[in-house]
Amino acid sequence: MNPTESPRLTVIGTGYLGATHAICMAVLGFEVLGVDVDQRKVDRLASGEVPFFEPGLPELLTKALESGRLRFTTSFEEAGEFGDVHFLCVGTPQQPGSDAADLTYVDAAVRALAPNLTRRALVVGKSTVPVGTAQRITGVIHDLAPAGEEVEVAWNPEFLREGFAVDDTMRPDRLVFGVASDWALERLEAAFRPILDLGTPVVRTDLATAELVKVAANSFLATKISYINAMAEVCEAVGADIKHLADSLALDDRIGGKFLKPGLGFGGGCLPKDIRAFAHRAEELGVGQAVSFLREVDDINRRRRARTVDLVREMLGGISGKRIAAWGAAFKPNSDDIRDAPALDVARTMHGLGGHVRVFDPAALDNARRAFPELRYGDSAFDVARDADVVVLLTEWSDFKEIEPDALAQVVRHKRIVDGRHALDAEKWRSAGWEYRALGRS
Ligand SMILES: NC(=O)C1=CN([C@@H]2O[C@H](COP(=O)(O)OP(=O)(O)OC[C@H]3O[C@@H](n4cnc5c(N)ncnc54)[C@H](O)[C@@H]3O)[C@@H](O)[C@H]2O)C=CC1
Ligand SMILES: O=C(O)[C@H]1O[C@H](OP(=O)(O)OP(=O)(O)OC[C@H]2O[C@@H](n3ccc(=O)[nH]c3=O)[C@H](O)[C@@H]2O)[C@H](O)[C@@H](O)[C@@H]1O
Repeated sequence: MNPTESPRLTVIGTGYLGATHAICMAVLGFEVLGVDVDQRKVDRLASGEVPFFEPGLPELLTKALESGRLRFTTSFEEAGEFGDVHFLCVGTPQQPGSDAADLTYVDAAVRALAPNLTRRALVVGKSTVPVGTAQRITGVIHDLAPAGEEVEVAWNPEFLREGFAVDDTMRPDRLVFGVASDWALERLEAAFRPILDLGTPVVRTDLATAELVKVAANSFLATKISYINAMAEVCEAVGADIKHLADSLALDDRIGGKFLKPGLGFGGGCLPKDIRAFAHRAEELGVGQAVSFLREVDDINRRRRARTVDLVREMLGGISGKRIAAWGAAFKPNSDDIRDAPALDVARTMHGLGGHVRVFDPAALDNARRAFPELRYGDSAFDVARDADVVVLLTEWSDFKEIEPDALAQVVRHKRIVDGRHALDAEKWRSAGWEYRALGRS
């Protein structure tokens, strides 16, 4: 096949990243086969159901299935037969009891795919992995694939954000192509042609740099968040105002306001595990000191959760026996993802301290109920706030931000609110007679 011809794509692992990638690529005109070991997930996707909350994605799945260009399977034999370019999108979670990335799923996917690669093909890693993984799996593929060294490996790290996954996939800020040959670059360019045609900037680099770009980007974002939260700790000590401080920094173009929002800190399936895995990998490589600040970034972030519980305790004079409305469960708004969610961490700690905690989230309630059946849940923001001694905003959904203080005052026992995300207008709540508290604001 001519390397510039439009390739047939497989997407191995159809979770948040893989399902989004497969659906968007089919909408952009490619023939795509999604592959997963989870038969239930494959069946749901094939029947037109996106198994997670992502704005805009269900409509695109319908469109892609109707076009006939998107199918799903659990068969690696079919994947090897079908694909010219195979995208690896399986999970790389934190290993239990260690900071290292768990590469079990990457290795299993590679070992299942490779024996079915009987002709020239490109395997493209998109999962976030420790640097050196691409080189290692190249060796495994060359050993196991009938086509041997005709199969090449490339790395194309993914930067999409949950909640904006469609837009980030269709119109990314940049594409990073880690390749070992011109042929691999041409294949990748053919696989991203419609996105490249938008004028999207591309960085061509080697495999190791491409792997590193991803963890470097997430580390930078995490550092920015912990930086502003460290400033919040200092503000708390002197009665200064973190909101005014952050707004002032943001007005400097060199600093910028993005990822400078103080509050409860970062969570999710990526930033926390990625900075830990990066620190761990750097230590293995003998350059742990270079990124030892990431341990501090992690510690600052964890302290935010404890400090939020302290603020509720201070406000109520103790948590045991108090009725607490917890607004939010997802790790951020516009997502139903509860992986390492700061909101649920805080809710569970307050529950453990004897608080009568009731949780509501517009999208993540089912996931939260399944993961933490010991917590109590309600049907709406007002429902959980009924007779509450305090309302604690933990995830800044716009549904919560739009609530009027006077309306909420009708249902609570005491007009106290903790704004864990600096999402509310403090003046408005205070002038409506509420005791409003937020970390880093006097
Ligand atoms: N979720 C996100 O927003 C982003 C995730 N990433 C990275 O992408 C990777 C995937 O993350 P998510 O999609 O969030 O994970 P996920 O857990 O939602 O999805 C992983 C999928 O892989 C499947 N899988 C596991 N073993 C398999 C195998 N041997 N063969 C085929 N499929 C297999 C699972 O059944 C699951 O559907 C991770 O490395 C993550 O760090 C990167 C950028 C954005
Ligand atoms: O590797 C990944 O999976 C992805 O991780 C993050 O995306 P995501 O986890 O979807 O969410 P973000 O919008 O980055 O938010 C992460 C966390 O930081 C928190 N945050 C974000 C910004 C901010 O200013 N303050 C803050 O506390 C959010 O509440 C959330 O808990 C990155 O932004 C993506 O570029 C990357 O692809």
